Amino acid sequence: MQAHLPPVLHELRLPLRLRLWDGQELDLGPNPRVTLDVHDPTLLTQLGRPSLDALGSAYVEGRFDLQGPLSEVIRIGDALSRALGAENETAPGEREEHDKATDAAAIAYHYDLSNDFYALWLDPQMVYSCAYFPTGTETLEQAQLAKLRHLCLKLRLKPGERLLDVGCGWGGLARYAAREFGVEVYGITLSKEQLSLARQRVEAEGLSDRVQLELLDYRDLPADGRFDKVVSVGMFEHVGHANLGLYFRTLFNAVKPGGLVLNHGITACTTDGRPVGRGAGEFIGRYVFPHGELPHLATAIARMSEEGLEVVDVESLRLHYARTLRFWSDNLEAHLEQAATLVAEKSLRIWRLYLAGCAYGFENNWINLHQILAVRPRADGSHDLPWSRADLYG
Ligand SMILES: C[S@@+](CC[C@H](N)C(=O)[O-])C[C@H]1O[C@@H](n2cnc3c(N)ncnc32)[C@H](O)[C@@H]1O
Repeated sequence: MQAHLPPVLHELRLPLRLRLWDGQELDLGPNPRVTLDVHDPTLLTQLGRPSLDALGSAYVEGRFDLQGPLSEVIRIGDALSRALGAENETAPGEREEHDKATDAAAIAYHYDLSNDFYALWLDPQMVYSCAYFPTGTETLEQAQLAKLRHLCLKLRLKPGERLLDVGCGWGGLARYAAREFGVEVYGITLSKEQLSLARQRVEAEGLSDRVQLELLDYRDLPADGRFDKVVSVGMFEHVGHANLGLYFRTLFNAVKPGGLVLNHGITACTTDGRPVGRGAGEFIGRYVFPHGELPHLATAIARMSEEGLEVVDVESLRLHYARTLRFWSDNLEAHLEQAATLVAEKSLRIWRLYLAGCAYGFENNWINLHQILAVRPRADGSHDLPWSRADLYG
């Protein structure tokens, strides 16, 4: 059987064992930590030139099974694809048209999967975005609460203000801001499952008079400047390059003159949209976030500025997202049996790879996460931000 394996595989000395369909075992290096149970003989040839997309797809389609720590699996997969010539493409990635129907279907595919499944591995508030670790020692739950507080402080929320939360998920931020900062929140999502659970939680916490959540596309938001503050967390990844101007114009039109807009989202590390991660991005687009697109920070800031938003503060939280994803991935790995009762086997395979793979991607600087704070200046150029950031850390 060794004859079928590309010889270079042995030179890499990877801690990987292949267990073949006929029971043979083949170690590619000393002390294997990961075993691939290979069901499909053609996989061996494919291992000779593996992109992370091809390897991930083969796993999702059940051509092999995995045993071993998933972080190690991803590291070995990357080492294989790096050594065996799966190059990052140099051409800019495909830019897509985004219409409401396509986006609604893409959102339903990901977020309507199963509330119980997400609850297995997210924090108790079910915040589905990068957490904030002020000292690096926090638990996931503490770090998500710290993130919610960080956002509210950056928005300088005051009791009685009206906050728009674009892409509110399961309502964690909306409930926190209403409870802890006394604001009125209007949140929108495109996911029916999220909305249903988010509304139940608002009701259960007695916040129905201050938190209103709706199923609404951001393109249908009112443009009358009725909100004091606008926040969007982990949502603009779904907007697409073609609609970034429209998106930021919508946020500009929703906030009152002098008001603040805070956009928290994943950003690309290349300015020209070139794929990174030797196929990892293609895998994410195919199985995890169809029609997702990541703009570079410079692109996001350019589009915001063109739409009249003045960028006043930017913070990178790349390693915070790596840590968040490690928590999510470890949580899911610790609950695999239960997860298998909640979602189809194929979905479980996808989400396992996605969480562990994205943790690796953030750690390795393939992607970043930025909080971008902007103001809609009044006609005379003024706004109400304090003179320094001292209030954030007091
Ligand atoms: C990654 S989740 C983040 C949820 C929440 N902000 C959080 O931090 O937990 C992305 C959210 O954006 C919403 N979303 C995506 N596209 C949208 C659109 N076109 N209009 C409104 N909401 C959208 C999804 O429904 C989902 O609630």
